[in-house]
Amino acid sequence: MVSTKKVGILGATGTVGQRFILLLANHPYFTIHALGASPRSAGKPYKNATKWKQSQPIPSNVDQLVVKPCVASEFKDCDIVFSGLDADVAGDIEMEFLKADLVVFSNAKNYRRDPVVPLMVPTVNAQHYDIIPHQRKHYGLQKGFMITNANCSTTGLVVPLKALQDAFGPMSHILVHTQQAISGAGYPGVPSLDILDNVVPYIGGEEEKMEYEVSKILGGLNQDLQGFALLEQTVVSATCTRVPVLDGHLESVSIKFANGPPPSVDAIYDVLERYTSDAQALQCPLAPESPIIVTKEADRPQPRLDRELHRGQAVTVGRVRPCPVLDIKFTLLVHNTILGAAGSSVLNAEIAVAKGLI
Ligand SMILES: NC(=O)C1=CN([C@@H]2O[C@H](COP(=O)(O)OP(=O)(O)OC[C@H]3O[C@@H](n4cnc5c(N)ncnc54)[C@H](OP(=O)(O)O)[C@@H]3O)[C@@H](O)[C@H]2O)C=CC1
Ligand SMILES: N[C@@H](CC(=O)OP(=O)(O)O)C(=O)O
Repeated sequence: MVSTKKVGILGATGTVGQRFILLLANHPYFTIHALGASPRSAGKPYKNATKWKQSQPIPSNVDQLVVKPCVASEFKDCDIVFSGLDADVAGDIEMEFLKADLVVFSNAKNYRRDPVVPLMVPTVNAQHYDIIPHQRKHYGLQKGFMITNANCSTTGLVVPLKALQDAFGPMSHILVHTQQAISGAGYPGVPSLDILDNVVPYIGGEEEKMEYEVSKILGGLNQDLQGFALLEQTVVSATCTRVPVLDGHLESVSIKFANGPPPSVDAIYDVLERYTSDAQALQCPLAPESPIIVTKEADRPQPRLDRELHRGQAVTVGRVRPCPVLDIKFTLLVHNTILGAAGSSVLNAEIAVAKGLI
C-alpha cells in the first residue's frame, strides 16, 4: 500500500499542465496540493487563470485552488513537483526547486542534455534511475532529484526502437518523418491561418532534439552509474512537420540494423507485440496494458482513431514492411500530451515510488 504523496504542478494553466490535472485529479498515489503558473495567473482561482481546452471539465477538487507563483518556498510541502513550464522560464525555476531539495519531473527541454539528469521514457529506460544517488551527490541533495521527459516525437519513436534494439541489436541508421499535432505547440500555438488547409514543413529545434535524444535514451548507463553512454554506431535523421490534427503525432520510420541479415516482417511484429516494460512489472497505475499496440490494418494507425488507446500511454505501430533503401519501415502514433508529455512524467513518478526513491 503506497502512502499518498502531495504533488505540485508548475505551468498548471498550460496545455501540458491541464493534462497533468486530468491525470492526477483522482490518482491512487498522488494528491494535487499546489498549482503554479506565471505572475499573470498567480493569485487567481485556477478556473479563472486557465483557458481550459480539454474535452473533460476541470476536476471539482481543483477549479477553486489559488494559483501560486513558481517559487520553491510555495511548494516546500510537496513530495513531488511536476513541471509543464514554458522552456523560456523552466531552466531557472526548475533549478531553484532542485536546489531546494525537491523532486522535479520536467517536461521542458532545458536539462535533457545534463550529464547527470536522466532523459526518461517510462516504458523504455527506467533503469536510468540508477544514476540518482550520483545526481544527489553532484547537487548536494538529500531527497530531491530531477528527471526529464523526452520530446513528444522522440518519446513515440524510442518505444518500438527499444523493443527492436533489445531483440535484433543496434541500428546503424534511423530515418523519421513526423506529422505533428497542433497541441504540441501549446496555447495559443500555431495561428489558424497558418495551419488550416495546410502543412508546415518546419518546427524550430525539433529535428535536432530528436536526433540527439534517441541516443541518450537508447544508450546505457556507464558501469560506475555516474553518466550516460550515448549510442555511437547509430545515425538519426529527422524531418518534422506540423499538420492540422488536434492531438497525436504520426511518424513514418525507416531503419537499418547494424548487423545483418535483417529480420523478417513477421519477426518484427512478434517482437513489438511481446515487448513489456518495468512499469508493468512494478504494477504502476498508469502503465499501459502493453507499451506497444500492434495494428495490422492497412490504413492504421490514425490520430483520431488510435490516440486514446490504452489511455494514451501506449504507442501504436503498424504498416511494418520491407524498406528498399534501409531494412524495415513502419508507421507509429503517439499521443503527444499524454505519453509524449504529462503521462510520461506521472508514470515516471509512479516508478520512482515503486522503487522507493520518493
Ligand atoms: N505540448 C506538448 O505536446 C509538449 C510540450 N512539452 C513541453 O512542456 C512545456 C509546456 O508546454 P505547453 O503546455 O505546451 O505550453 P503552454 O504555453 O501551453 O503553457 C506554458 C505554461 O508555462 C507557464 N509560464 C509561462 N511563463 C511563466 C513564468 N514567467 N513563470 C511561471 N510560469 C510561466 C504558463 O503560465 P500562464 O498561463 O500563467 O502564462 C503556462 O502554465 C514546454 O517546455 C514544452 O516544450 C513537452 C512535450 C510535449
Ligand atoms: N515541439 C513539440 C512540443 C514540445 O514542446 O517539445 P519539446 O518539449 O521538446 O520542446 C511539438 O511541437 O509538438
